Amino acid sequence: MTGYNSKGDVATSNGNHRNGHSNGSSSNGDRPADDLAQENQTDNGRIQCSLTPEELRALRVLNEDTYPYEVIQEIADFIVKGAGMRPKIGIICGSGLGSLADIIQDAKIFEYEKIPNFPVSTVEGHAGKLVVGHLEGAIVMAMQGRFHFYEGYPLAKCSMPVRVMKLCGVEYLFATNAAGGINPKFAVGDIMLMHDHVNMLGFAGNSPLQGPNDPRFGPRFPALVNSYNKDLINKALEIGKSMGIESNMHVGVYSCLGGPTYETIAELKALRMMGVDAVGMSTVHEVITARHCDMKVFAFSLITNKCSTEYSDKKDEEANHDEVMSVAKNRQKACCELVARLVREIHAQS
Ligand SMILES: O=P(O)(O)O[C@H]1O[C@H](CO)[C@@H](O)[C@H]1O
Ligand SMILES: Nc1nc2[nH]cnc2c(=O)[nH]1
Repeated sequence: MTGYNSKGDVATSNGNHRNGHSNGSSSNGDRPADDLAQENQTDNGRIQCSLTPEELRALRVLNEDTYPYEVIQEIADFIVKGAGMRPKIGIICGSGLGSLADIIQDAKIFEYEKIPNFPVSTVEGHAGKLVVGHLEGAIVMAMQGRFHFYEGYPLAKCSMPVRVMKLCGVEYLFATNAAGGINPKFAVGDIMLMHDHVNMLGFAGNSPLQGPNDPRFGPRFPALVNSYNKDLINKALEIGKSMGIESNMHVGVYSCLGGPTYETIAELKALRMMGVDAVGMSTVHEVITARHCDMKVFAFSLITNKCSTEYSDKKDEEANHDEVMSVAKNRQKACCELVARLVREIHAQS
């Protein structure tokens, strides 16, 4: 296998946020949840809202999409103090890839519910745990469960944990995901190393960096060319070769859509025309946030399903989350080995 160059051809589980608004605004404005709950109880014909005070409170927490530097610092301090160690590499586990965190040794585990000001995971295959410990000699922190836009969280909230990682001391972000393979050369179970992305949510005017910029994190207008670290891509390709999986490894372009629907055939055709190789509903906003605060990024997609651009009546050609999870489970060993060996290389160099 040849090296890679920049031309690269190669709501909550208890149902709290069921009415979540993705843009952080709500018709309820900034009024206290208790007022709203009271109004909820009055039957004056103006508001037909069946949420309990607890649900309303959770809804307000969900909609608080600004995380000031100081709040993120508090979360980071809580983790570093609780773990008794300062991680250098952050890992985000994709759907069904939670086992990437299971290989961490001497692990200190934080449930998201117990981390102050942290969102909660609501998607199957995302356990909702932060794991800090040792991997191949390095101190790492892994998110066993990420946050997606379709869960109702604003993008800034989805990628807030990346800033927590930064303030914990993390220099490298490894973002992993399950994705549909649009490139016809990709097979189910293949791994695509991301060398670029098409930010469809960005095209639609959404960014995790929307709102006032805090220069302590990074600049107002960050550049995104060379977001995906070429040295790490080349190292991963070498590791893939030594694992004997080079024919199942590709380098390509990922696109994040808002979800939670999978794509129509027309959308897939459009994405293919745009040069997209794999499609999912995550990762891009995390990468943007990581690059904004100058982290080195490595990201890969596990291809869990093929996205055919031909119309067909066959049910088994439709994407579904059970299949995504089951393919991820079958390929977890290879994904864990790739991650562990890349961590070892980074650690050996430092
Ligand atoms: O991107 P991750 O979190 O791996 O999950 C992918 O799999 C889910 C759909 O099956 C979506 O959440 C999509 O983004
Ligand atoms: N958007 C999208 N996300 C996925 N995650 C896993 N497979 C897919 C897919 O086909 N489309």
